[in-house]
Amino acid sequence: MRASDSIFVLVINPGSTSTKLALFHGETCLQNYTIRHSAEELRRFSSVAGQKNYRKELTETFISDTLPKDAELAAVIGRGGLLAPLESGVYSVNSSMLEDLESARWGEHASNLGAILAEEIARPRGIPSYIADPVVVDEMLDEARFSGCPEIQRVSIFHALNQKSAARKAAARLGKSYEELNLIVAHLGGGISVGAHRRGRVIDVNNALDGDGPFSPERSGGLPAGQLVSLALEYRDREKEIRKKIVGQGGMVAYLGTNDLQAALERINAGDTKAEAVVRAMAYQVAKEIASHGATLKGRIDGIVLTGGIACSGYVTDLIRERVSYLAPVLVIEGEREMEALAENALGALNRTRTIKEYRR
Ligand SMILES: Nc1ncnc2c1ncn2[C@@H]1O[C@H](COP(=O)(O)OP(=O)(O)O)[C@@H](O)[C@H]1O
Ligand SMILES: CCCC(=O)OP(=O)(O)O
Repeated sequence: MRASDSIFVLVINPGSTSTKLALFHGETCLQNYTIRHSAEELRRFSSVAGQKNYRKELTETFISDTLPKDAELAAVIGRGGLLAPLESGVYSVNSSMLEDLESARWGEHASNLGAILAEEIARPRGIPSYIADPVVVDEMLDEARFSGCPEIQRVSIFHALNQKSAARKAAARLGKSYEELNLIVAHLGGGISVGAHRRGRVIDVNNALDGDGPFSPERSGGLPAGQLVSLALEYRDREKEIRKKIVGQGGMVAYLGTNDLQAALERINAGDTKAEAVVRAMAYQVAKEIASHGATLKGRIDGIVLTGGIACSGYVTDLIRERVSYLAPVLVIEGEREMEALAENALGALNRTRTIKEYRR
C-alpha cells in the first residue's frame, strides 16, 4: 500500500450555478456531491465573495456527513479563480492570493471562492490548502496577445484544469504523452473555451469569460465590435445588464430561454426549428474556432478533443466532427474531470511528486 492510499483529501469546486464537493481516499473518490444553486437563491448575495459563508456551511455539512468518524483530512484543494496570469501547476494558498480573490482584483467569478473556502476549511484543522491549474493559466504566444487595438490585450482565461486533464486522457488514448502531442481542445460547458495545446502548452485560447470565441449556453462569445458599442451606448446607465448579455444571459439562453442543452435537445426532438437553428449555430461556431487553430499549430495536429457536459451529446459532437475531422482524429472525453484532476494535484503536492508553487502577482 502506498502512503497516499490512506490519505483523505477534500475537493471544492464552486461554479456559477453549483458547488461541487468530493472526498477522496487516496485516488479513490468516496463521495461526489453537486449542489445546484438557482439564480433566485444566489440573487440575495451582492457579490461572489458574499456567498462565502453560505457555501462554507454546505461544505462543512458535506465533511461531517462523509468523512469517517476516526479519519482526518490531510489537505483541501479548491478550483483556482481569477488571479494574476500564472504558469500551470499546483499552488499553496497564500495571503496575496486570498487578498486578490477577496477584493476581486482580477475580476469576479465563482471559482474565486475555491481558494478562499479551501483555506478556511484547512486552517483550523492545521492542514495545507491548494489550488491547481486556475482559470488564469497563461502560456499564450506573444503574437496571440494582440487584439488589433493597442488599448486592449487578449488574455488567457479558460477552463485550464479540465482542458489539460482531458488532453492528458486523450494523449493516453493515442498512446503518447501530453507533452509529445499537438492537440486542439474544446471545453463545451456553460462557458466554452477552445485552446491550441502545443506539446503541453496552451499557446492560444479564447477568453471564455469576456465575449470572445464561440457563443455558449450562457455566453455571447465574440460580438461585432461596432454593433456592440452602439448597444452599450443604449445601455449606458445599465452596465450590469449589458455585461450580463455577454456572460450569464448571452448565447443559447438569450435565444431559447434555457442554458440547459438537454432541454434544447428535447425541444429539437419535438420539432422546435428555432432550437435546432441555435444549437446548430453554436456547434458551427465551435467548429470554426477549432479550425482556426489549424493555423495556430501550423497544420501539425495530432487530435481534436471535445470535452465538458455538452460533449455528452452525440448530436452536438457529430455536428462539430463533420466540419473538423479533416484536420485530425476527433476524441470525445465526455463531462469534466475537474474533481479528479484537483485530487491528483493535491496528492502530488502531499507526496512531493509535484512541485508546490508560490503565488506572486
Ligand atoms: N448528458 C448530457 N447531454 C447533453 N448535454 C449535457 C449533458 N450533461 C450536461 N449537459 C449540458 O452541458 C452544459 C453544462 O456543462 P458542464 O460542463 O456540466 O458545466 P459547467 O461549465 O457549468 O461546469 C449544460 O448546458 C448541460 O445541459
Ligand atoms: C474560463 C473561466 C472559467 C469559466 O468560465 O468557468 P465556468 O464555465 O465553469 O463558469
